[in-house]
Amino acid sequence: SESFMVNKYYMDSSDPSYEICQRVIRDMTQYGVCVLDNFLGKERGLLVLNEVLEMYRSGIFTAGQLVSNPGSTEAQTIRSDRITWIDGREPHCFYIRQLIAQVDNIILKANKMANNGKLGDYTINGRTKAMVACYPGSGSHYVKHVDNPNKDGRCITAIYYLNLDWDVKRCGGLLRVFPEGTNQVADIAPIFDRMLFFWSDRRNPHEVQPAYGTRYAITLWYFDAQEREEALRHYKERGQSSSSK
Ligand SMILES: Cn1c(O)c(C(=O)NCC(=O)O)c(=O)c2ccccc21
Ligand SMILES: [Mn+2]
Repeated sequence: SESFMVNKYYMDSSDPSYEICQRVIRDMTQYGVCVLDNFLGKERGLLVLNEVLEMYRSGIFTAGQLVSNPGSTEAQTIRSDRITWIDGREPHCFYIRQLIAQVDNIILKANKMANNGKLGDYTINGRTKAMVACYPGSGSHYVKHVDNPNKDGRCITAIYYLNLDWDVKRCGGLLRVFPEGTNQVADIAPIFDRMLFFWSDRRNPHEVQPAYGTRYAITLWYFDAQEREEALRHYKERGQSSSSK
């Protein structure tokens, strides 16, 4: 019956496997980056992809800024990334909500399992909404940057890629990470059903190379309790001082 199926579904996704969490802890501790392939499995991955495609068709994504090629002769302008933020409770987001819950469970369980209950010495107690991003394939890219350069509280970036049959040679769109302290780069193809975690701070500058296919991803940023608390206090003080000006 319907209820049994729903329960089974929840049962699958409620408790992430010990091995997966060990893998996240080991890779994040050793490399600061962790890639998990076949994260949801093809069937559930496609259900998430279809929800994202529906959202995109419905036009709720922001129109990407027009980026004209700086200094180039041709007047070619390319649309950059388009994003929308969701908390997963919106209509037609059931499977995106399940994905978010599964990532939450892994992060929180890994946080508990890590030595003295801290993954990378963080205590993770919350996250941003989910950012759904689409790069229209006209060469749109994202310049090299650090997600959290100034201690805004975000400690882990979690990106789920949705791009079926993505061939980097043909479509580009590589995520290139430049881990601090080495001149080794990590090139990560945004392939379907791939889950990626990396430290959000200056340890992981990264760029999205020009994409020549439509490139979808869902990103969550997880907060460290202490850093977030300090950031909010800091902004509140600044807020008061600036408003009193
Ligand atoms: C669209 N998009 C991004 O794609 C990345 C990013 O680093 N993406 C990495 C990736 O998609 O592989 C971002 O970090 C980002 C930050 C603020 C607003 C939009 C943003
Ligand atoms: Mn980024």
